[in-house]
Amino acid sequence: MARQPLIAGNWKMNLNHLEAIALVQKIAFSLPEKYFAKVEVAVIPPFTDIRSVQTLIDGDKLLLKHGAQDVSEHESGAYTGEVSGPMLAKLGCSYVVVGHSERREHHAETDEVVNRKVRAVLKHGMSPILCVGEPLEVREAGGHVEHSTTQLINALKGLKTEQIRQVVVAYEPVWAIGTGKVATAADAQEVCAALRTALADKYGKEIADEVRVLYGGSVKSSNIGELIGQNDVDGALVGGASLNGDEFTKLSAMAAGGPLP
Ligand SMILES: O=C[C@H](O)COP(=O)(O)O
Repeated sequence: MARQPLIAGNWKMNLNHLEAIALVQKIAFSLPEKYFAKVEVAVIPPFTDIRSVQTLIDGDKLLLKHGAQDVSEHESGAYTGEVSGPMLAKLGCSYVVVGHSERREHHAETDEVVNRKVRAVLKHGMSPILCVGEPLEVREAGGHVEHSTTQLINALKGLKTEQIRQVVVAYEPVWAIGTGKVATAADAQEVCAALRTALADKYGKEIADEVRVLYGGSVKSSNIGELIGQNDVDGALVGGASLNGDEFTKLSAMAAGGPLP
């Protein structure tokens, strides 16, 4: 079965709810509906924007999907500041980013925490966008494939084979995030293919062939074409370029095979 490309815009800690509405309107206005048959496009705003984005998408029956940038590993209770899986599911989230390198770095998230968050997302019928990827020193030492596949397998521990189908994997080399240093298409393909092979070894080829593997790290309209042209790259997790409506629209259209709107 052909995998539908996914372009997910991770806004990180940018845009208040009014700015979020303006950006979603801009994307919806600029990207003709026919593109959505070829590419799935999702916005991943901060928690405070999700209700506004959901209302707009549902109210105007937009074909855009939306998601969240993180989730608590807990269901409810005395966890000040946390947001749970049931809360995100109630807000119509399709996707939840889990294990982003910024959370691993600034919030000390281990593979074990990431694993519990992946389970929390799946339990409530959403898809995790599970981020893996190596820092610069690991890449320079040639350990990037092993590092990324180990993070992947650790994060999926204990899941049922059927649940793996719902997972989206994002390969994000840390050295390429927000730096303008995009991995070459061949670099991205090498690791994305290795991640798929690791899934096939553990869960079988049929499952591995269904799982979408994205690339993330300085993706723009100028490089998405080459990246998505790789056999095992099924889309992108886009940071900075997702904050610009024109650029994100262009990038999404290119992932759909164009022509540009
Ligand atoms: O989640 C998105 C990634 O961290 C990539 O961010 P970037 O496109 O700004 O490099």
